[in-house]
Amino acid sequence: MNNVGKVTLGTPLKANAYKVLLCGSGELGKEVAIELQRFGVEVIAADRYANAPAMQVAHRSHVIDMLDAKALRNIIELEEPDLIVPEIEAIATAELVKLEQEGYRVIPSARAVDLTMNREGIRRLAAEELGLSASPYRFVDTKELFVDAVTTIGLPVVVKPVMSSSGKGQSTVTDEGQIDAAWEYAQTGGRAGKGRVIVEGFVTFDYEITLLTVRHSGGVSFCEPIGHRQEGGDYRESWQPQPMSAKALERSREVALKITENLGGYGVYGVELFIHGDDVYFSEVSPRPHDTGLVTLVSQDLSEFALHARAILGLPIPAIRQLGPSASAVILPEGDSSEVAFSGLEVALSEQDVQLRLFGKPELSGRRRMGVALAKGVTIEQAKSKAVAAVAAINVHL
Ligand SMILES: Nc1ncnc2c1ncn2[C@@H]1O[C@H](COP(=O)(O)OP(=O)(O)OP(=O)(O)O)[C@@H](O)[C@H]1O
Ligand SMILES: NCC(=O)N[C@@H]1O[C@H](COP(=O)([O-])[O-])[C@@H](O)[C@H]1O
Ligand SMILES: [Mg+2]
Repeated sequence: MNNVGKVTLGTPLKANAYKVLLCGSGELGKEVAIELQRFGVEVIAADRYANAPAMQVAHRSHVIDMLDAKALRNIIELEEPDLIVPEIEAIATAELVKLEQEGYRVIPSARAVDLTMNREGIRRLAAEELGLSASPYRFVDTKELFVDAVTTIGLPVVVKPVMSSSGKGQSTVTDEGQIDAAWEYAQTGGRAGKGRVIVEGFVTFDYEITLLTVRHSGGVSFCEPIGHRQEGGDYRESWQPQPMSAKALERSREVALKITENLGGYGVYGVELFIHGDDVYFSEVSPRPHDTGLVTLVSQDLSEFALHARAILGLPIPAIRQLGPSASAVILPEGDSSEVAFSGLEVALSEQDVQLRLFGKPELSGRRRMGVALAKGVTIEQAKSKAVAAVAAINVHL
């Protein structure tokens, strides 16, 4: 046996198991769980509902209200994981800060999770402390202050609950008639109920990117930029590599380095940036794999999920190989069902270099991302049309 490395992984379900607790068990956590399983890590999945995607591949799971600090602490003290890996914003992050002080390891760090899970923490850090360019913004708690903020910033504005993701509770106000509805939606559509709202000035951009930035034991690595198209604050298609000017790419990497260096720890960060000419505007950052990064399941030798697993375990990442023009397109049905079924898969998969992921979410209520199509092509455009065509070929039965 050689003693060169510091990382030792035991056998799952044995006393020496290396245990990871996922806080949040959606589609992104499912892929992280699979990558951890490949290293023989014991995976415990937690979320607000039973049979969440990552629970279906984990060794065991817990259904808890992750915003309930006591419930969160209970399962952490019960499981005593080597690593706590947040997967969604809506977690009692202040409790994670305490748990870290008591000796638990939070990925990438409790401070990073606490700051990013709430738009206020990360926006103030990025714009006020680090001086990164971003849209003008205001945080408000009452309808009166909200109307005042919209007037001060000036239309159009983007309105979002401070704790939300995938566009939940988000709307763009282009004329005064939409102000009331935007407030109402922000109060009811977020992941943590009523409360504080951010009003952002609308940034005009040529395109937007996610710059996956990996902090690992050997330093910092960047993935090729991922371009994406959003509708209602939720991503519809993403692709890699997004063509960029050398200057815009260099500036994007500078911004990503600055913000992730401040947040620290090991793991994948998804740095969201708006690009206008050679100018780069910071939007937000996820301290974990990003939904638009689902494309890396086909576009890289090590997907963002494999990179996250390696990084958090303290394993090396000597290179990340980009495999050529690739794209993803989401399967985003709307309706109500607790027994969703999918057909048309033969047609979707009859095209070469197309893959599918169906997440296995147990319920559909409203609009929900249930799967994703992935494709490679000769060009980005071709990859995108193949992914979009695959989604179009799928029938969702409610
Ligand atoms: N100030 C802005 N100006 C222009 N477009 C914006 C602005 N804020 C958000 N958007 C658009 O809405 C999208 C979603 O916004 P944002 O990333 O803040 O929401 P989110 O709910 O955190 O989404 P996710 O969790 O999926 O990243 C952005 O990717 C962008 O397309
Ligand atoms: N943009 C953030 C994002 O994509 N998060 C992913 O969506 C899941 C929640 O999905 P749900 O709302 O369908 O339960 C989260 O658990 C995570 O995997
Ligand atoms: Mg975003």
